[in-house]
Amino acid sequence: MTDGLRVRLRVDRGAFRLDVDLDLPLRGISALFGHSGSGKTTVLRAIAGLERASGGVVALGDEVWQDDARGVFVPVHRRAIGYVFQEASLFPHLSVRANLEFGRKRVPVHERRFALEPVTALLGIENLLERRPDGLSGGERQRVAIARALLASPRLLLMDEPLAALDLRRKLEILPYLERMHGELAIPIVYVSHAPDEVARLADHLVLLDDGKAVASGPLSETLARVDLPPSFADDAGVVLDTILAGHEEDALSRLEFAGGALFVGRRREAVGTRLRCRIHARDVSLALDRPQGTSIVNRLPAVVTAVSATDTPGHVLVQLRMGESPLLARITERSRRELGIAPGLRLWVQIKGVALLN
Ligand SMILES: Nc1ncnc2c1ncn2[C@@H]1O[C@H](COP(=O)(O)OP(=O)(O)OP(=O)(O)O)[C@@H](O)[C@H]1O
Repeated sequence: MTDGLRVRLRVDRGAFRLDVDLDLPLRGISALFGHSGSGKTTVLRAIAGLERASGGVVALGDEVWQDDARGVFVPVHRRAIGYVFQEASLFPHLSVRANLEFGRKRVPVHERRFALEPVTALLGIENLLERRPDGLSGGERQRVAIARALLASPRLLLMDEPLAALDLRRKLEILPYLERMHGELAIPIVYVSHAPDEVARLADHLVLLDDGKAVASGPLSETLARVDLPPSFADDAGVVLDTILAGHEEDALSRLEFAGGALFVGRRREAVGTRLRCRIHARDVSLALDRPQGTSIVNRLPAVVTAVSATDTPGHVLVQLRMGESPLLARITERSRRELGIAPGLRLWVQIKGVALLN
């Protein structure tokens, strides 16, 4: 067995075949990312037991929900799962409080994992309890739906594009609550999305699905830094770095430290010590053999080349590097690669033109 969430599934729908074998961590958010029709929802539904895969295995640690070789299939209502869909499906005739109590009351008292007050505080819905769902905004409704799923005391939370039906403003409003859940709840979350920014911001573990196959599965930062992914994933290549806000400089810059160096960004409002996640696009990284002098680019760091691969764009290559323990990708021309003699093992300097803060 496994210490994680084991998901071995085969679904054959004629034109579409899903065949995945995943071992996901029991902590944090695992994102299933892929294009429309790649099979994300099918995986989620099979984990929940809503879809019957053949020869399947679904186990959360030592709790086995499906093992076809042993004739085990636990029905959906017996799996301790919370499911959040794109559209919140709340009971319109009940108040928010009654909607929340509905799921909670069905769980025996000794099996309840969360109490009403901390969950409503976590999702910022304390003031909505007496309201009816039809009077709420889309973002508020979705926060209530997440709270309701949590109050049913799941051991696993499945979220299928929970932000996809919201406009950008509502999305930005709800993301901090998802981040808080991630920080404060000891419950694994499998999160389906086809929005790269959402994944970069929230995920700890990333599964890339392509036409029913998992083409990559691993820690977010390592997986994004791979140079052997299908071209459709390499278009917008870039890495995510977890940093700590280490200080504010006199010239309106803030210093972010990460495992491998420090970066400077425009002054941040957060307190020193805050964790900030940032994304660095491969197209924003250039390479130099010597320490760059006479350049306006502030972020210059030493790095070592670990791999080079072709991209879908003729004349361009993707260079994988390491700055200390942290990975980085650079997209450069084949001509520059040749002129600079860039190959695995070469020590050089990177110049980072743009750092996008995700918080
Ligand atoms: N009930 C069904 N019967 C037959 N085919 C289905 C059924 N549900 C989904 N499919 C097909 O299975 C494939 C995978 O669908 P799935 O919904 O899992 O993809 P997805 O990655 O979640 O896509 P999206 O991002 O558009 O929701 C698609 O080709 C879809 O048309």
